[in-house]
Amino acid sequence: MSAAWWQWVASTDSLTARLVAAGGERSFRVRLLRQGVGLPQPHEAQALGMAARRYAWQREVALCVDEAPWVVARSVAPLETLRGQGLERLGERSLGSWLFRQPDLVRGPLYATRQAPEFTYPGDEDVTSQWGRRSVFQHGCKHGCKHGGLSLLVQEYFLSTMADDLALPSR
Ligand SMILES: C=C(O[C@@H]1C=C(C(=O)O)C=C[C@H]1O)C(=O)O
Repeated sequence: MSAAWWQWVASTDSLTARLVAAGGERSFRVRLLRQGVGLPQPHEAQALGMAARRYAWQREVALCVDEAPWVVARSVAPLETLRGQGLERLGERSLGSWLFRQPDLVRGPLYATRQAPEFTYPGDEDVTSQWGRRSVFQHGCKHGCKHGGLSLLVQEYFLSTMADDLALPSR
């Protein structure tokens, strides 16, 4: 991975905040693509340590700068860890800005991938993913997570639009 991409892919603070900063004067917005309850992919259930065929809350968004998707993201959380968080009412507010306000937030290791997202997004015939990454966030784990606490798998894909607009190398 080039040093320029490493700055993005290996960052552990809020990606939303980084995109807002990188966009400068340009407008930033979260575009909600899909949100609801369903069965996670097997690799997602495994990353979350969920039993097979348990339902999860799923959310797919495009993080847009001047309306162009720069990053697309899919987040998955086991339904039983969501109680009372109100995440389903986030709408087009960034999940990241909520998440990084949680005082006891723990972020698991980041895994990078060259695989493309498995979900559709606006412009996906022309716009490709340069790098993807995933990590699991946890919060509210005061008792070693035995008594609930949120687990959230966040998968983010950095698109060629972002590479073009920021003059980043292809990989
Ligand atoms: C995890 C973050 O939140 C971002 C916002 C998301 C959303 O609103 O659904 C999803 C993934 C992230 O790209 C972040 O800002 O780092």
